[in-house]
Amino acid sequence: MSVRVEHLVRNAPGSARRLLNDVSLDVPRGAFVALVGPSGAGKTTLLRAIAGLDNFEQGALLLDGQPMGSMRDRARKIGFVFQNYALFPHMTVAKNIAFGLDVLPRSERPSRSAIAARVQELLELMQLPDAGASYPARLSGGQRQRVALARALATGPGLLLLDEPFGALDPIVRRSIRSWLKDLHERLGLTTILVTHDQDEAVEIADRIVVMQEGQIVQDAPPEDLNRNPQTPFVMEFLGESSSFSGTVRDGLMVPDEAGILPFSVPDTVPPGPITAMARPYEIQVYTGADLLAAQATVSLVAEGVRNGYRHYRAQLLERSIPFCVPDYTEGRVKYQDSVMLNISRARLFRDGVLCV
Ligand SMILES: Nc1ncnc2c1ncn2[C@@H]1O[C@H](COP(=O)(O)OP(=O)(O)OP(=O)(O)O)[C@@H](O)[C@H]1O
Repeated sequence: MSVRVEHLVRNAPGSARRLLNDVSLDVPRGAFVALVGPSGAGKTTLLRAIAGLDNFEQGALLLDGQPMGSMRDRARKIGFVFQNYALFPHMTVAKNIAFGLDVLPRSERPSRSAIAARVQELLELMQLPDAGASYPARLSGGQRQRVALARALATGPGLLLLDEPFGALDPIVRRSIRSWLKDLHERLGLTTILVTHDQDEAVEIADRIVVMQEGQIVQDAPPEDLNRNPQTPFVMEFLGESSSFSGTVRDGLMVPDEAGILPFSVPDTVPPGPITAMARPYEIQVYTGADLLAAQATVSLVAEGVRNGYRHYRAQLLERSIPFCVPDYTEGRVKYQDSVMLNISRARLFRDGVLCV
């Protein structure tokens, strides 16, 4: 099922405060989109609007090119899973999964044997083939979320809306459920929209990441584009640790304001003038060349240990410390010493808050 959101505006009930402010989003059939953004950005509000759970003041919402039908129609076509999705504790896993089918009007309800077969099919798909007779209390958190997913999929929806479904799970279970979900999405030909706070999860699982801030979409792009070309400093910061350096572009060089950082060349297309450069820790190195006699600042290094194959450090400048890292396999460690300079090997350049190259 495709989803098209056009200029959606939703105000907080009884007030003029905009929870969604002119949001447009196009999700083609079969896409896997992650909605990310800080707390309060409007992710859940957007997901609920797409599910038809809340009204909106302006704009349009089209599913498969059509305005939304009745609530009952939507309930069958859209599967929704929330964080800590409460399964019915007094019902077996099988009954929980069958719920959406059991409550259909008699004329639409499949036969008992067809429902049982569907439940078993979903249990197999969730890799829980023998869990049907168990009660939810007997399952682990990861298993419960898979049952919640099976319940959402029982009526064969074309659209799956997931609001932090793995938020409460431990990181190892979370990682394994992630690849399994991606596989499920592909096998069932679903269109999936996932709200997550976990940037790594979004990058790994989604083919598009939509970044929200204050009720608006600030960028909508494939993960690799987002990292390469974040449209604003906010997106750059939101996607991971970064440092920001103010300076001036002149004669094809970015000359940082701060002592202790080497000037670096910028593309010809960047006009001279004030600029902000942002770089990730792995894009910053220390420079200890012999020509450093002229170094205006001393930089002392504070090692921070190894994470994800990188050895992490902080370099102390005059007024702040800058995180940087080097691959753990590099020969020789960065030495603790004064009189080094920071070398920025790659940076995104922003002028007036917007990416300029
Ligand atoms: N029914 C409501 N009445 C008033 N304000 C609301 C209502 N629902 C949501 N809000 C406000 O709308 C804003 C967006 O909330 P929303 O839950 O969509 O954010 P979110 O991006 O999903 O955040 P989180 O990541 O914390 O879940 C918040 O400031 C929230 O307080």
